[in-house]
Amino acid sequence: MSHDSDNTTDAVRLTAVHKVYGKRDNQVVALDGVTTRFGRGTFTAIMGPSGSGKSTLLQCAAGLDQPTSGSVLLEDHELSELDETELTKLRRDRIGFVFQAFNLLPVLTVRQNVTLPLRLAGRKPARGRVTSVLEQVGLAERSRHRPAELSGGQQQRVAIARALITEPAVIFADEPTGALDTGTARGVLGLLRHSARTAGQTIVMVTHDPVAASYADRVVFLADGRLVGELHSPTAAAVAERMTRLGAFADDVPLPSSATVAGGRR
Ligand SMILES: Nc1ncnc2c1ncn2[C@@H]1O[C@H](COP(=O)(O)OP(=O)(O)OP(=O)(O)O)[C@@H](O)[C@H]1O
Repeated sequence: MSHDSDNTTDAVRLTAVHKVYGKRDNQVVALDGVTTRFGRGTFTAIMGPSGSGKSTLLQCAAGLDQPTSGSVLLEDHELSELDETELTKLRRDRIGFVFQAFNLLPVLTVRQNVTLPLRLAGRKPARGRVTSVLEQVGLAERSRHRPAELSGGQQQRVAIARALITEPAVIFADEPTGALDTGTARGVLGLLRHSARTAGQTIVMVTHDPVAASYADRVVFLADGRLVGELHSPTAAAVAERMTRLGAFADDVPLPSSATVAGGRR
């Protein structure tokens, strides 16, 4: 692995990323030239109206989907240059995922679900480490339970523990609190912020919720596949105001005139 000196503060860097879905007469431009970076140990929220390309951005940054053009650098690895085996290894070793659907295996206990990524990588889970991660997410008492015996918030915390166990450099989260009540959501967001602050992990989170976004160090706003602004040390009110201006919260607010309609749903 090469370490260019000017890359060392970036965990992920996207340059001119385009993503076009579909064929000729049925094309949807989901990402229209996105350039941004996610610094190591930072917590970034990605926001924008429905269909603006948030999930596509996350999928491309995480190497789960391939941009049509442009570059994604994850810890100095140019993702387009990796073959499927190398990409799988990078995702397994360096990336954690937290999605709204928790994707827990119902037949496994909490502890077994959490240690699964390690076992898939052929690594032996250190006993103390598993317990400490379960304690961190407040589920040490539930380690022998199965997912069906837990609440939605507890299941999401298992999914976060599973993402943390491999100590990934970057955690990508898509609406991680979408299914949770306010109090549980706060716990989950606090946990994500804590892992950025203390473990130096880089968190990139898609959300619709200005309060969730206010836990991040930075919010980047997308509209029609383009970055249209960002806020640092955001407050929920400032985020909500920006989202309203982007037309995300009201159908009668027009899109900014600079935004091109990328086609597809709206
Ligand atoms: N597999 C696909 N095939 C065709 N078009 C797609 C595909 N995935 C996404 N799109 C389109 O790309 C655009 C961006 O979608 P994306 O899911 O990234 O938006 P989003 O901002 O995450 O939306 P939401 O907030 O509604 O989840 C949309 O117009 C969507 O319809």
